Amino acid sequence: MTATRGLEGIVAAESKISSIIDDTLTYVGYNIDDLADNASFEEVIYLLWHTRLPKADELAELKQQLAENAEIPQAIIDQFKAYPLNTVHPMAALRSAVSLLGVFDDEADEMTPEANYRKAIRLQAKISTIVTAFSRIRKGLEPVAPKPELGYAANFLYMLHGKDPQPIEIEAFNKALVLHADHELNASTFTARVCVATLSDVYSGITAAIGALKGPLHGGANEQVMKMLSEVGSIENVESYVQNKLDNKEKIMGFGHRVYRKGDPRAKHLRVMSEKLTALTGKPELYEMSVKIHDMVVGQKNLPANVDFFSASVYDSLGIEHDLFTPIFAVSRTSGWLAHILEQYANNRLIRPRAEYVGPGMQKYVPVDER
Ligand SMILES: CC(=O)SCCNC(=O)CCNC(=O)[C@H](O)C(C)(C)COP(=O)(O)OP(=O)(O)OC[C@H]1O[C@@H](n2cnc3c(N)ncnc32)[C@H](O)[C@@H]1OP(=O)(O)O
Ligand SMILES: O=C([O-])CC(=O)C(=O)O
Repeated sequence: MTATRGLEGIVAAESKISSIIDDTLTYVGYNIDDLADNASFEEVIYLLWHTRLPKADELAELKQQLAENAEIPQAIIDQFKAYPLNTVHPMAALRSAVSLLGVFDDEADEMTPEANYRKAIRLQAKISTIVTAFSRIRKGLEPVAPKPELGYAANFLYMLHGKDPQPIEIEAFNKALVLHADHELNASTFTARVCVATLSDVYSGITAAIGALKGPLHGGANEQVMKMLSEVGSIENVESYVQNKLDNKEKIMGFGHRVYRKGDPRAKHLRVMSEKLTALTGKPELYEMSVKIHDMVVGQKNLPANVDFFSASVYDSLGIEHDLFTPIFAVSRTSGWLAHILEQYANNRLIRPRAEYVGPGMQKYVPVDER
């Protein structure tokens, strides 16, 4: 038995949800470029959960279900108020809140496909409210109730900022949600599938996935990209900052990918949005710095930008706090996690690989006072 480091190249599941072949990403056979330009996030949710696009009445029904289920238990709001709000990371708050949602769902352990689908709706509806409520509570503001007539992307921005978003903001945020929704067997999705393959419940699966997404090698990279842009500060500093990191063999966040080699097809959409939004908000330098960093990393390391790189300046331009970037990734990826969880339940087998043992050979137990 020989271990494959990081399970690279190991095919660990069959899936009908998304595929990455030759650097092309598709959701159920639809090219991500097509979906990014045309689809609403709600259509993508339906696509991932049903493996087909919804008809108009099905889409209307899903939107209504999401709107009707957006409210969160008061206990979560009370918990947030009791947290050490100056120090707690919103991903930790989100992880705990999703776990708590399970405590308050009397169907949590009901394992029929119908009950699991109802939980998927509830989770997708509530996760947006959780993230926005947390952001407001830590600023000493009351959470804003969602407006049922707004779509998912618009509602998120409305609940976050307490005012109606502009059409360009809705377009950018919807695109970001579409682009982040699913990505085959990435670390957090694999985590969710491993968890529920024990026949544990949906809330446990999503809580586990949030924990995996939080790390800076995965979803946490988008916040780190913004930290880097803030540290760089101006276009003049890019060269020395990046060169220093490259010379010291430090990783540049937002670059590289386990699966893509030539490039991440989602990055170009975020790059276009970043250019548009930074110009509109009067911060074009943020985009220009990003491009300069990009050109240096590609030029010297031949490492293309991943989805996290240009999303940072997009979210910053939407007035979003930097530590909410990864929770927003989770809001979108919840749709993919849920699709994979439902797919796992539908054809389940326990996921249990082996380890190559590299420790000492057989040893004889020695009583503690003789060691
Ligand atoms: C949504 C997502 O999760 S997308 C990924 C988000 N994560 C990041 O942006 C963090 C930065 N990137 C990385 O750490 C990596 O590229 C990962 C984690 C995404 C992929 O990791 P792996 O496939 O395991 O590649 P690994 O880390 O082994 O890197 C291979 C080589 O490229 C280098 N490399 C990879 N990414 C980077 C980077 N961002 N900056 C500098 N060098 C890098 C490594 O140092 C390594 O070099 P070496 O062979 O000389 O030691
Ligand atoms: O697929 C991966 O390894 C990382 C990921 O989630 C993504 O790129 O969206």
